[in-house]
Amino acid sequence: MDAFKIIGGQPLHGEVMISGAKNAALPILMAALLSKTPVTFANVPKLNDIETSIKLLSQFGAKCQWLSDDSLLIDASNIEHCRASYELVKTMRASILVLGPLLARFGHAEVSLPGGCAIGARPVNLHIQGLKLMGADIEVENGYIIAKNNGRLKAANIFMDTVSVTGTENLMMAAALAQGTTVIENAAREPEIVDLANCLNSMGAKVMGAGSDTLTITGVETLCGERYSVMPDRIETGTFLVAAAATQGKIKCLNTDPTALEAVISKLQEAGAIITTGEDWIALEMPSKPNAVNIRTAPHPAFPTDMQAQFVALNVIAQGTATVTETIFENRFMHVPELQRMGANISLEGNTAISTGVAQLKGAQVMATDLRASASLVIAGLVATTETQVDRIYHIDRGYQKIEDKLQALGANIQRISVS
Ligand SMILES: CC(=O)N[C@H]1[C@@H](OP(=O)(O)OP(=O)(O)OC[C@H]2O[C@@H](n3ccc(=O)[nH]c3=O)[C@H](O)[C@@H]2O)O[C@H](CO)[C@@H](O)[C@@H]1O
Ligand SMILES: C=C(OP(=O)(O)O)C(=O)O
Repeated sequence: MDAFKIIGGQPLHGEVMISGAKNAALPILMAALLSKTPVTFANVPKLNDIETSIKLLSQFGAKCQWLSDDSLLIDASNIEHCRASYELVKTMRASILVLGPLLARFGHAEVSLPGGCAIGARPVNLHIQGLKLMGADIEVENGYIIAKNNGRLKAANIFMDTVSVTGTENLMMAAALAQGTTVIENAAREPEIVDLANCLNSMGAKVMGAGSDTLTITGVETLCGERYSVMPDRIETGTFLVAAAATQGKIKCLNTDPTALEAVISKLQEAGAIITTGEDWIALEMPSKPNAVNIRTAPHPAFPTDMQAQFVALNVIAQGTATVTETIFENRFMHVPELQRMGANISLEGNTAISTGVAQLKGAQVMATDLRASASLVIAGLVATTETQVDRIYHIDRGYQKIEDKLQALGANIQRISVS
């Protein structure tokens, strides 16, 4: 198993190229299942979750081929099976995103229930309810969602009780091929939703309202794709910005989109960072020790839960006391006990972490428990003056492309090591 060995204390300096967004690429690759013609996707990040998606699509009979480092061709013109097995779904919850496209195009899908994960129970009831409203017959048998439909799905008016990102995406993809006009209310407004809608529209879909809480989707009979470029990863960008702020460095993130990071940029400015932006770049300089900032996660455009752990790492070395409240997932503070092991003064009260910054973190052997918790431990390791070992970094490999190479290029002392 791989681990990171980090010797902190070096301010990050330089430029870093941001990869395509994991959370946009995953639904977009699954959208290839809706297309009768091959589609080429550009700016696809090289991540374990993308490799899992390729395995999943290949199991169905789709042909997937890397054309260059970041461009991937998917030909789903001939699909032989519509079953997403537990073996793959258990390694990547976003596998649930094949449900809508398979059902809409082939009238049949069998997808393993993803089950809970480290950060919460994460049910998929809204995905299932929405598809049922579109006329699908859905049962859960032996841990699998078995969905069937005779002919095309039918348009429906769907109100989502809870704002769900992949729920909205699944229903949007299903509605793209349904008969009539579907309206999804209380839809997620994340930039990745807008990216998926743009991708679907480039394939001939009629999706309106993406980025607002009401989506109007007029179904078409067929979709045919050509080429689509995935948006930059706002969470990877935010992670590098926080790492630079925590180490009091100066970096410039290239190939990114500042408009997708407004809540994060605003909190970094509150922490004392000097931030400048251009059309596709964000530069950050942290001239002095950061100030601790209060955070409350909520659906976009509010502060993203996927940046919560990184800001907790920033707060534990910042000046002052602050609270971080997690409102999306019920168990997303697994980094807290690990940060305590590094000397952080932090405690948990329900869904709020309260910290008072310490002068210095001490390196320790810590365990990554989920993707963003891993990122927060790496940030803590970059600040600690003695050696930190972050174990179980397979979590970070799901969502960050070559993070150690990018950090090394910014001057960090971080090595991937193999541990038994
Ligand atoms: C691949 C991907 O894009 N993952 C992102 C996506 O996850 P994901 O789409 O799984 O998260 P959701 O937006 O669905 O979850 C939001 C909340 O809704 C609840 N819920 C969701 C669906 C449902 O059917 N029933 C239900 O109760 C969840 O348990 C959670 O409490 O959005 C999350 C919230 O921004 C991010 O942290 C993840 O990085
Ligand atoms: C929680 C995340 O991803 P996933 O939904 O794929 O688990 C994440 O990207 O932080």
